[in-house]
Amino acid sequence: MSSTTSATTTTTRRIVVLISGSGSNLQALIDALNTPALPDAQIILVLSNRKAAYGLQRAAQANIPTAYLALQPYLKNNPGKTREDYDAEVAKIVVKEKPDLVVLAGWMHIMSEKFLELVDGRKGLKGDDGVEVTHNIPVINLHPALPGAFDGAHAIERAYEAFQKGEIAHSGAMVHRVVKDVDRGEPVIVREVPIEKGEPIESFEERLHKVEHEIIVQAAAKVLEEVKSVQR
Ligand SMILES: Nc1nc2c(c(=O)[nH]1)N[C@@H](CN(C=O)c1ccc(C(=O)N[C@@H](CCC(=O)O)C(=O)O)cc1)CN2
Ligand SMILES: NCC(=O)N[C@@H]1O[C@H](COP(=O)([O-])[O-])[C@@H](O)[C@H]1O
Repeated sequence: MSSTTSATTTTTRRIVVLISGSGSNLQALIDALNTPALPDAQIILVLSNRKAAYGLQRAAQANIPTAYLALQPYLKNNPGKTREDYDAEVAKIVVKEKPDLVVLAGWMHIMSEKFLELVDGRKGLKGDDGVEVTHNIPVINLHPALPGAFDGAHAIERAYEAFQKGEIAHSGAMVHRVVKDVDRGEPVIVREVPIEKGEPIESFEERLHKVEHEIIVQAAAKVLEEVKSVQR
């Protein structure tokens, strides 16, 4: 009786994570790798724009390659270069890893159109061999507020202050696709987070970060699944 074996091959998805700080959301991704929450995935590079970012230590402890490139040292070391050139350099570092997904996990640098063009396929990027290649890599960002509520930096503090003034009843967190306009990209995952009357900001922030650690994994898995289905 003939028997056939179906050879099932799973492609390990490659994730690049950009950070600037503690890296607790990076840690959530690391902890979820190859669990049912985030199957068949590996983080192939963690890039920080801050040398002292503890997230770099978290990556090293997980044997994940790291890189550091900050704007001001780049401009100082490359007279005449611009912020856009820096963003293009970041894009070059990222696409060299051939990721399936780029996650901004507390990356505190507003990316110019240049970065997005080079990473999401609107413009080609010349490799070391001089050959121009276009990439179509999704970029997602974790933001500690609801869509359109508190775009930009210091969102947690601004939301807490707005609650204190009676302007909002709750806040939240989201992961969204990255577009030029900061925090205006299509939401991937959105979760409301209540603020309790009289509670200190620290307890609201703790509750919010717990939600972030969940949605960043959910969003990465969701977008990677979309990548898989497109490639089928
Ligand atoms: N083009 C985009 N770039 C980035 C986005 C985005 O949606 N589109 N998201 C941000 C993350 N972010 C909020 O989620 C954010 C990060 C940083 C800033 C900001 O004001 N940065 C200043 C420097 C601040 C500092 O160094 O402390 C700056 O870049 O000049 C606003 C929002 C990531 N990038
Ligand atoms: N606007 C971007 C922004 O405010 N991002 C925020 O930076 C923190 C990073 O924490 P982590 O370094 O512990 O992952 C997170 O709270 C994330 O939402």
